[in-house]
Amino acid sequence: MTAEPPLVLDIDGTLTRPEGWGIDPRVFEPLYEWDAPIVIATGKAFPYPIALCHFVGIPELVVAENGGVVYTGDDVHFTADREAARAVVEDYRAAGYDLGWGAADTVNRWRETEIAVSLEQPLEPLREIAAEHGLEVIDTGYAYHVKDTDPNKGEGVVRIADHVGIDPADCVAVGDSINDVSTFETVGRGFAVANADEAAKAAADEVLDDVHAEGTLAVLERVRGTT
Ligand SMILES: O=C(O)COP(=O)(O)O
Ligand SMILES: [Mg+2]
Repeated sequence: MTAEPPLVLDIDGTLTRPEGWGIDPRVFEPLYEWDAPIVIATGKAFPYPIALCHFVGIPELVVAENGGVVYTGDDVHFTADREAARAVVEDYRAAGYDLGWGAADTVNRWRETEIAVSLEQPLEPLREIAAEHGLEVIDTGYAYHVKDTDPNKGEGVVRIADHVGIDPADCVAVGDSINDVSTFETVGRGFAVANADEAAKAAADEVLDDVHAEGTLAVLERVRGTT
């Protein structure tokens, strides 16, 4: 019997420093020592959460690209098709816009099922073009994501939970944005950090007083040893 509940953690806005970017180094030790599975569920491309698990020193259990890529520790599942997102990029570029990440575009370089656009780029034409291709655009506060409407983080969490033998109802999640709503609807207890957007706050069981990783650290303190 574990003394700690499994965790589902978002990255940007949730494990970040109070300034809003960069992983807060204070999360490394408690995550390394956590004695239950930790799922990193993010909108970022697959290599980012894998690298985070690798450098923290925890097993790789990952939902990436807002649910488009799911890694159970044994198998990688792709639950969305990138072709429509690619077509949106082509049309957006043809209309004179840019994704906004520069030529090397390390934000999308390893992305396999969706596309992320910088918040500095115009949203309305992006939404219109996405809709023409049957896709949606979500704003995480860190990027606009052009994605299939079907996959989401919550479904990815269920797939991983099945595989590793945990019950999503036993999981504690922390998140900050609209892409965490499906996670909150899936797990037993969902916490929104104080910097969370309205959608995340409304879907969470509780809104924390602290921002970013300080909120997450407060949750870890609180739920440690409670299972
Ligand atoms: O990729 C983003 O825009 C946000 O990433 P997150 O889901 O880890 O917060
Ligand atoms: Mg986030």
